[in-house]
Amino acid sequence: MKIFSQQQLPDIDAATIQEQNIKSIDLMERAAQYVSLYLSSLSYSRYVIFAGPGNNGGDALAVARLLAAKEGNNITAYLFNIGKGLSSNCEANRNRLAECPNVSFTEITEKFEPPQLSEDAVIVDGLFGTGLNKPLNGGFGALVQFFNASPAHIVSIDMPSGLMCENNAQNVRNHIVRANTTITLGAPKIAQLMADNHEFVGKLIVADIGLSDGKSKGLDSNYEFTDKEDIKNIIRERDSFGHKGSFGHSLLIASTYGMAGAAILATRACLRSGVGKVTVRTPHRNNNILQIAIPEAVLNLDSHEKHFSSPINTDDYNALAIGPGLGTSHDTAVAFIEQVRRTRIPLVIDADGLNILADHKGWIQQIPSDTILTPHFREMQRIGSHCTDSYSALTEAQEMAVKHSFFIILKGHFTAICTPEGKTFFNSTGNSGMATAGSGDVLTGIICALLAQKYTQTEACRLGVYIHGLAGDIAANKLGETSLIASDIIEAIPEAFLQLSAKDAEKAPSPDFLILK
Ligand SMILES: NC(=O)C1=CN([C@@H]2O[C@H](COP(=O)(O)OP(=O)(O)OC[C@H]3O[C@@H](n4cnc5c(N)ncnc54)[C@H](OP(=O)(O)O)[C@@H]3O)[C@@H](O)[C@H]2O)[C@@H](O)CC1
Ligand SMILES: Nc1ncnc2c1ncn2[C@@H]1O[C@H](COP(=O)(O)OP(=O)(O)O)[C@@H](O)[C@H]1O
Ligand SMILES: [K+]
Repeated sequence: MKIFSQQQLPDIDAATIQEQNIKSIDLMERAAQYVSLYLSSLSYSRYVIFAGPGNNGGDALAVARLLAAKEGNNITAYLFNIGKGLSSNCEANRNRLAECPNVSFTEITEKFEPPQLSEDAVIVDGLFGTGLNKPLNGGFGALVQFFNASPAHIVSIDMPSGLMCENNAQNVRNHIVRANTTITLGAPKIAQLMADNHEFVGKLIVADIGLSDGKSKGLDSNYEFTDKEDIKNIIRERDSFGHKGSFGHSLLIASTYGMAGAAILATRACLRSGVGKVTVRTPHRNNNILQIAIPEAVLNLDSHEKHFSSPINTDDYNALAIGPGLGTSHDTAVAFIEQVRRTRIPLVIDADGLNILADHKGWIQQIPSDTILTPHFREMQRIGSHCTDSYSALTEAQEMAVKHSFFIILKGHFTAICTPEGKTFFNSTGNSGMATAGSGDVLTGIICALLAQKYTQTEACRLGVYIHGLAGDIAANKLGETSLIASDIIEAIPEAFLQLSAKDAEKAPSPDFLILK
């Protein structure tokens, strides 16, 4: 699913209207139908609707009318018409609502007497949506504070009012609605996917209101939201005549002595992700624990007892992942950069590999192009130079990916994959149970396995991140998020692959045919 920028949204609106030969108010009605359907499914009967002067307000007034048509609903609606007037569709919906007998409707042109809001009410926030052009202040700022202080349940239409679609660094956080749920229209907006806006967005629901994909107007976007269909198009069937050589050989360089778990988790995840063979280079003293823990892995022991100290030739391997539990000692850092500099196979750098780069920022120039880096927010702050919030971390990751030709996987709730071409793919799977030690090592192992099977970097990142999150979701469904540990994600990888590659078994057309296998 493509995600369009704030500037592009009116064009998508226009394309939809043209392609489907409808009026813009019909599209508004469609949006309102989805929102009212959702609201009716909640166990509340009192709805207090707040409409602004633009089309977000128009949506809200249409929602008020649709809710009022259902028996037993107690509807109060306020329209704030205190500035330069209403948008034409907002005005049309005001007129339609004014004819509705069972709604208590007030148009505010000057003074507003706030109603009593108790916890049995739903505030429907239709003040501002994607047309917000500066932070809220004055009366609207105060109104938002009134919402946020009330015990009522808040549902925002399209955007929590006050939140800008993309960059909120200069916003006034006290003047942004803190919704319990946001029903966004068509596709998510970038700001809704940023961790530090979760407190405003609440639960995010996307209503598919049948918007155009922009093709007819030649509109393209650098942002995409990866869903199951995209992944099904990436995932390949296994060659039934394949042998372990044809499924690739992954090399993992991981773990100091005392951090063997990182290597174990990454290796197990790698083995569960379809690769033919995995070799782990690790310090001598990790020998016994790794041999016992993962009999399927081949070990390549570093001569140093306790840490990675010397690089190896990678000619016999198809992909390398380096960094989990690696340590950052001087000796290891020197071996790391030598290893990375001489590597010509697809490469993933994670965890302490990123910390080494943070300690030696000049080395970033020496990383081969097409390398995959997997920082979480803090690691991005360390390897970057100016990120202070989620959005600036995203833009810095995007700039770095383009400048150095890297693939940067910025990990989080909606993990973002930034490519050298300037594209960003947001992931749609995963849960907070995955915020547990070792979960990142699992992701690294999965991606290394996919690269060794000759998935391109873009495919390996998208598929790997999706499978990792899906495995986390499957594990959380069985065990709950609270108790989830990284090993549970690995246990669920097979089920994740099964769900994605499940094809209808081919049926013989008649008993005269025998399908061998
Ligand atoms: N995309 C779609 O497909 C569909 C979109 N739809 C809906 O349309 C919504 C977008 O509508 P929109 O463009 O009319 O903008 P909206 O958010 O109502 O605000 C504009 C008004 O706010 C004002 N204003 C702005 N900032 C302000 C501030 N800081 N403080 C005070 N005022 C401020 C601004 O005034 P101005 O600054 O321009 O004078 C103008 O009056 C979208 O979110 C969705 O709900 C659906 O109906 C159908 C499908
Ligand atoms: N709240 C969350 N929702 C979805 N995914 C999450 C959440 N928290 C963490 N994850 C995922 O779990 C992984 C954690 O990786 P990382 O922070 O590197 O862990 P570690 O260093 O402990 O191995 C990332 O892939 C991240 O996207
Ligand atoms: K809103």
